[in-house]
Amino acid sequence: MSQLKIAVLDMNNNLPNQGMRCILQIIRNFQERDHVDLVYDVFNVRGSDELPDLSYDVYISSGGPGSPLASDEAWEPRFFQLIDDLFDWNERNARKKFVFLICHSFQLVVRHLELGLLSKRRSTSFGIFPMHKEADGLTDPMLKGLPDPFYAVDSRDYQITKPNKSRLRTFGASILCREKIRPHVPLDRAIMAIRFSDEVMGTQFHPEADNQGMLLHMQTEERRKHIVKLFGQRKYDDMVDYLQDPNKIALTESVILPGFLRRALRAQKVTKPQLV
Ligand SMILES: NC(=O)CC[C@H](N)C(=O)O
Repeated sequence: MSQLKIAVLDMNNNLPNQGMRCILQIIRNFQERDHVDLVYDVFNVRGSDELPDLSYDVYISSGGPGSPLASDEAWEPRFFQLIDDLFDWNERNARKKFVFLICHSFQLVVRHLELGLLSKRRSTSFGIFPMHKEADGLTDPMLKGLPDPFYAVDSRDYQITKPNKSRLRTFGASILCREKIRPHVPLDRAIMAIRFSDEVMGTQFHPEADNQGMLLHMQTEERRKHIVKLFGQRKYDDMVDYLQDPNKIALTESVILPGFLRRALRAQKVTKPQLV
């Protein structure tokens, strides 16, 4: 079995974050626990205009701060070109490339492919929330092993709503889950995960988030005040409790990205070039 090559696209624009530590930890755990021969490289996409070429087997593109709306930054067309090239590669080659898009990256790609409406929310969403599976999400391998609803970390100012059904159909993409049902709020429920193809998927929430990082975040005065103001002290205390519950964030963290990496590895094994 040849080495599995993983590209990690850091979309944090040089700002401090928990996401990169979590993504790299999941990759290292996969390497150690599953005894996988792998290498990974990190690309500082927004901060240094670095992008990987097509020599990797797996691409994980992180979340990040700021606006995902169209910009004139140099990395942006290069990032979309890479995404187009990866889809194109998968159309034409037996050995597929696997792609996972997190939060900011997910928003960018949904905008690029015109699969839904990207807009700014009325207020920031930050906390641990239930994710409700759609029909396609009930059977999808990405969410297999998670209950309905399952819990995940959300941290964003933007959202994807109004799925473009005909584009989704043409593309062969499906919506896997949406944000919580709010019977008294007359707002669209945001799309929280999409399968773009057998190999390409993305989430609006943070599947990499771990209890440690989230606890650090939640305990900053600004975050605590934000959650208490929006949802009340009780909800804040519930969220802190979720961080000690193995069936909430820790479960999501242990199922989605590790499962994605395992499926990517399995696919490479099946299509490995035969030595004669
Ligand atoms: N955590 C993220 O990746 C956030 C994505 C985007 N910057 C937003 O605010 O919606």
